[in-house]
Amino acid sequence: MSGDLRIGIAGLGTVGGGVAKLLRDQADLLAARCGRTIRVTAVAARDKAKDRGVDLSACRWHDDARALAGDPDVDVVVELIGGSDGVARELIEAAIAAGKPVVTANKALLALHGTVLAKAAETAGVPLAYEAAVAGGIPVIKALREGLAANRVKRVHGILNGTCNYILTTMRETGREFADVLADAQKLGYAEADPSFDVDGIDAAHKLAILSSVAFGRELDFAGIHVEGIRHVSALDLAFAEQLGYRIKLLGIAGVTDHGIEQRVHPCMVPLAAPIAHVEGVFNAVFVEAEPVGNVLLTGRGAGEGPTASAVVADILDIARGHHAPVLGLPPSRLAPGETAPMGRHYGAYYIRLMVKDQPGVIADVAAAFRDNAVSMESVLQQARDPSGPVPVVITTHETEEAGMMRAIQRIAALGSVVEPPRLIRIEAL
Ligand SMILES: NC(=O)C1=CN([C@@H]2O[C@H](COP(=O)(O)OP(=O)(O)OC[C@H]3O[C@@H](n4cnc5c(N)ncnc54)[C@H](O)[C@@H]3O)[C@@H](O)[C@H]2O)C=CC1
Ligand SMILES: N[C@@H](CC=O)C(=O)O
Ligand code: NA
Repeated sequence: MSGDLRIGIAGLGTVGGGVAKLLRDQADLLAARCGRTIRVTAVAARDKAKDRGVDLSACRWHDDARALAGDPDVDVVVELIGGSDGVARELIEAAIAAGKPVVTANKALLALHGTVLAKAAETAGVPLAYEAAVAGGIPVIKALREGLAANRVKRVHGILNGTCNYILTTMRETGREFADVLADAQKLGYAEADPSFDVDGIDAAHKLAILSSVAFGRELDFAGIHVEGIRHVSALDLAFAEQLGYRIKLLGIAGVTDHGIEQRVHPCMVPLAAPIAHVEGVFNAVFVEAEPVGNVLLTGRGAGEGPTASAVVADILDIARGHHAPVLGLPPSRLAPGETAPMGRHYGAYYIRLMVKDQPGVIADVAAAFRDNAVSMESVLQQARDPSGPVPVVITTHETEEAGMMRAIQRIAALGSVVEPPRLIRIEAL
């Protein structure tokens, strides 16, 4: 490809509008960096009249986004509608079939259909770029696929959802309520169209599925990921975490274990001494442990208009330069099957908070449940907060197998003296 690079953008929301503005604002810089002019020639969006802070009146307007694939004035299709099926998927498939490079930020679509789409793109010899889909503005796909290409990855973990990290940080710092802080994250353009994807851990799992595929050279296995969100993390747990020397973070973790590759997303107690404990607000972080490089930590803004547009435009620039790496880091025929180790075999330490009636024998019953399931307690903390009501009891354990821990928790939950479902948060050594 030479001459001007003509861009068609589908979806002009937070990210699409940001991309159009960034291509306008950095036009000279981008042209200098790739030796070509990059122009938006066509768009598809729902509301023609909406002011997006960028003049798109010279662009061809498509009411049906799928028409961008067949538009003769579009060289590259940029999909920023979202959703794991429907128009976004059909547009990408049509663009690949038409031999047009695709740039997308759509992690939901890639997590569910990434292997099939990567195969279609490779067969057609068409770039399918998705840097914005994982950790927003952090160039983590480029780092893993290119900068760290000579390494064998052992483990990758990180803060992969800006909305959750913003909520956990703000709740801890201000004592504000969950729903109130989530509304802020939505106003700031961080949250997904359906914010339950954020707070229930699904968005982080989408990103982990992609990250883990690129890191370990495997087909994607979103369905195999153990996923928990942050709805049950309370102000009480945030305060106990600090008291015990931890901070609570929603992490995505994928790593090599004796039972295969484990993939999990859940709130974690992270030691205050770990750098990731201090990655706050909308910032994301990705920590890669690999041989021979050792440890690599990447951090930056994981959501919002500017950071996400930065990643989308970097992908466009790669296409303008003719730079093209295998979609998932390996030719699709070389990818290993995407199988995930069972969560029951996870081995780690735990924080458990119980709300109990303050009466004799409670701790003995709880200790018996742990003992009978080979779980060794590390510490027990009981503080009466309200003499008239139930009191919190916090237990931390030594490392143990998840299956035994779950059996113990089930037995503890059934005790008459335990008045709420036990809250369990895994402790990560990091
Ligand atoms: N907001 C963020 O910080 C980030 C978002 N992403 C991803 O980027 C994509 C876009 O996200 P946002 O811009 O935040 O969402 P958004 O909801 O602000 O924008 C999506 C836009 O697509 C439009 N749209 C919906 N159906 C359409 C159709 N059939 N044809 C044309 N336009 C249609 C909507 O009207 C809306 O304006 C999603 O896949 C999201 O997961 C990725 C990284 C960060
Ligand atoms: N909703 C996502 C947006 C970026 O991927 C997040 O909060 O991280
Ligand atoms: Na990224």
